[in-house]
Amino acid sequence: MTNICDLANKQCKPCEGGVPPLSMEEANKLMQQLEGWSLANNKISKTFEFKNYYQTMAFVNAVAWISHREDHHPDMAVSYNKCHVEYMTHAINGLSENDFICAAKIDWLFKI
Ligand SMILES: C[C@H](O)[C@H](O)[C@H]1CNC2=NC(N)=NC(=O)C2=N1
Repeated sequence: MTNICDLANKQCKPCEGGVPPLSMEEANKLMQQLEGWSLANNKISKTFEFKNYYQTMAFVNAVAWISHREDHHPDMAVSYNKCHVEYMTHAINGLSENDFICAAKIDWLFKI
């Protein structure tokens, strides 16, 4: 049986293009391992909610730390108590497993 930990325990592989993006079928299969994410326009996204700005920014900084470690970076839109996170793999203008690995890692982060 697969669960969120399978993805969250993987590491991103460097991607500089030259490989095809995931097919819709592959992407939909990986979506089953995530909770609360949406897939649209070749991106996966989720809005995280917090009690206040301090907690929002702590999350943003922790996401930045994971992004640096994994060398894979989301777009984030930050407001007082919300952070909207979008992942896509720019190098291939589509989705790769890296997007799902990072999404699973930050879901884990949100729960701790
Ligand atoms: C070599 C390394 O994997 C690339 O430069 C990374 C850096 N971070 C990245 N982040 C995202 N979201 N997409 C990319 O294609 C990407 N490329």
